Amino acid sequence: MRDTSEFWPWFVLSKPIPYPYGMKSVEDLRIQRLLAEYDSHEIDLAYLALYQGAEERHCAFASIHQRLDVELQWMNTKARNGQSGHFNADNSRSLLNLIDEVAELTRVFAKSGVSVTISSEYDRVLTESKAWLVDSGGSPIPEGFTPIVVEKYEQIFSLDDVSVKIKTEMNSELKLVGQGAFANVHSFVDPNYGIRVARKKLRKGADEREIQRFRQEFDLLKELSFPYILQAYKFSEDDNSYTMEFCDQTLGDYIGMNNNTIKFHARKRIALQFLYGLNYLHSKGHVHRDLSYNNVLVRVYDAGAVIIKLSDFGLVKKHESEFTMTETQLKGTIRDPAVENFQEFGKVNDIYAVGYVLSFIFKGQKRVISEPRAIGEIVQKCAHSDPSHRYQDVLSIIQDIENIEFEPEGETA
Ligand SMILES: Nc1ncnc2c1ncn2[C@@H]1O[C@H](COP(=O)(O)OP(=O)(O)OP(=O)(O)O)[C@@H](O)[C@H]1O
Repeated sequence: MRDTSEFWPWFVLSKPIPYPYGMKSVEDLRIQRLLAEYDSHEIDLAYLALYQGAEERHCAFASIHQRLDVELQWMNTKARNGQSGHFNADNSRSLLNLIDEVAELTRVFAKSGVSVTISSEYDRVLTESKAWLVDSGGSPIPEGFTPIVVEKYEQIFSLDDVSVKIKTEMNSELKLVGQGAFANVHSFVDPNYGIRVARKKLRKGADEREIQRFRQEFDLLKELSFPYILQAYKFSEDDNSYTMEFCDQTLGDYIGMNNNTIKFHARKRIALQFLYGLNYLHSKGHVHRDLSYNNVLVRVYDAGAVIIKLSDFGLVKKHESEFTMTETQLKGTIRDPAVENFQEFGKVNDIYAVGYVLSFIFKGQKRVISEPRAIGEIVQKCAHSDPSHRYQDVLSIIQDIENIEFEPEGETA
């Protein structure tokens, strides 16, 4: 091996550098093609050594770096110590081409999610020299432009990721976790992260309107961002399904299974989380229209900690919803007798169902409890047959629940 501390003359390497990855995407092929152009370049071993860690890309970076140094070193001799000078025609053209090469390399790498950074001194020189370089008859080096610090011993290019590639070709086993009127819900482990996610898929044979409603359900969930509202991830047009965060149980199952052991303060926290979620939904101008024990989901953590997630937004009425124009038929699990026309459903009608859900959370009862204590009064006010006697907004219920200090366990399921 030759002494690499010596700058000239070059040592020529012949090097078909292998491309080690199973590159597939258009972006990868583009990079591959661009890098292949550098395989035939004559590159000094000293420059190649600088970029050895950069896999198959090292020829491209080493070649550009080396040729830049030739031009910049020459520029230093043509305009010594900051004097103005004349940069020869060939060198001007060569430097202009190098500037284009750097720009092209940067663009192609960026498309593949990799950002190419050039050292600040080289960046300065290339950026500023574009202002005075001309491609015929030589260029005037302006006064004060030199001396340029020519870097022969350190990389001037570095790479950083600007995005990640997500593997999509792995299969994961589906487990059925729930069935609704329109859709089946499965869970699976996302192989990229090892995290269980849920997938809701519209049943086969759904008509255009149902598909549109399903899409609207996803769009709405996606638009909402709140700890007590189920988070949606991605819609697949191919099979009308979408992924979302996975919850361990419905509120119905959770309370049903643990009713004898859940303490009052844990019930109060669950109730408040449910109400915070609903209050957020209302604050966005939407009404849920299908609040029930099965449309409130529970994420269960260690030591009995739980987080409530409001779900099933299939019947949500958005402020500006087109669907409500023709929708008059009554739907939903817990039906407010005061609603005659589903189209006119408002916040106060959601509050009717809140009475039932709160009864269930505090007492495990799927009816409005009648006992006169604080919880009883709150749920009866929510589910009052006359909407004008109900709470008119969720915040007022939150306030009353927050004020209950302790209520001994009464009726249980
Ligand atoms: N993210 C989730 N994680 C775990 N289970 C879920 C999830 N989403 C839904 N489920 C389960 O699937 C069931 C049906 O889901 P969902 O209520 O969203 O479907 P639907 O067809 O819209 O139902 P509905 O008949 O109430 O309109 C739920 O009751 C619940 O048991």
